Amino acid sequence: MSEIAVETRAPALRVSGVTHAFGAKKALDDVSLTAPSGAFTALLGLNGAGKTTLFSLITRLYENRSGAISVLGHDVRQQPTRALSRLGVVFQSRTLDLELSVLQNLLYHAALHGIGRSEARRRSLAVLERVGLAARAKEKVRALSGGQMRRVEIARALLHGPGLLLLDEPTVGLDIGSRRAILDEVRRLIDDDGIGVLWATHLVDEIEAADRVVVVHKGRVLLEGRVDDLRARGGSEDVGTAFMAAVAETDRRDKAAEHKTDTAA
Ligand SMILES: Nc1ncnc2c1ncn2[C@@H]1O[C@H](COP(=O)(O)OP(=O)(O)OP(=O)(O)O)[C@@H](O)[C@H]1O
Repeated sequence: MSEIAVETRAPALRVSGVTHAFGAKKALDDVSLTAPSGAFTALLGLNGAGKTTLFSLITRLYENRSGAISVLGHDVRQQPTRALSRLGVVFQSRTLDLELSVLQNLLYHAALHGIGRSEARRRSLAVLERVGLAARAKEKVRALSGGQMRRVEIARALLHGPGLLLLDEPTVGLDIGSRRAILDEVRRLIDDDGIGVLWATHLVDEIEAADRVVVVHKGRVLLEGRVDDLRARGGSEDVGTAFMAAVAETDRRDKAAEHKTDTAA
């Protein structure tokens, strides 16, 4: 099958049966999920649910030893270069060089992707235009607000034209106006370019009715589907109620199972 046919048929991200442990602690337990192209998929989980661990496996910071992960149909273990070339990432912690200008940060990143100097400049200005920061290109990153820095990181993640964008709790520490601006920006990218987005968060108010949501808790996927379908299925008025009900039910079952083991011992 041709490269284009593979990419058109496959979802932006497919994770199948992935388990990952740190010593005896299972951070992910048989996780399967998809993030389709042209859609906003929220990876919703409390602190410690396993969101960052999953991102570390998708980006190959850790190698997945069980199951499979593919980006636009390219398996990250078997075709790492191809898979990673289709992936853009915004990490939870800030990764810009504060002493370089906005443009220099982007040019540096483009060079790492093997993009030539003049093409890198053209692309950098184009992505900055998209996130509304072209006028700030020559300023030091240090002079920007937290929200603007995040938008530069999104611009940087778009430089090589990815088909999947991963964002790990990108609005942490931002005020409500900046949060809204970043969400609008990312949703526009989905509408304009048809990219797939996986947005890790614990904030239910970042999720809209037409979005897809994957609820993770204690390393397990509890719910997956369109927000309005999940609400209808669970009889909940909002995604937050459905989320907390699923979490409470899992904790109750785990406690009951622990109790059974203790009394049997
Ligand atoms: N390097 C590590 N060594 C040991 N345990 C780890 C490591 N990284 C994560 N964990 C554990 O794995 C589990 C999942 O953590 P992870 O950071 O993936 O969750 P998260 O959903 O991203 O949480 P947060 O919202 O707090 O970032 C937690 O119990 C955490 O303590």
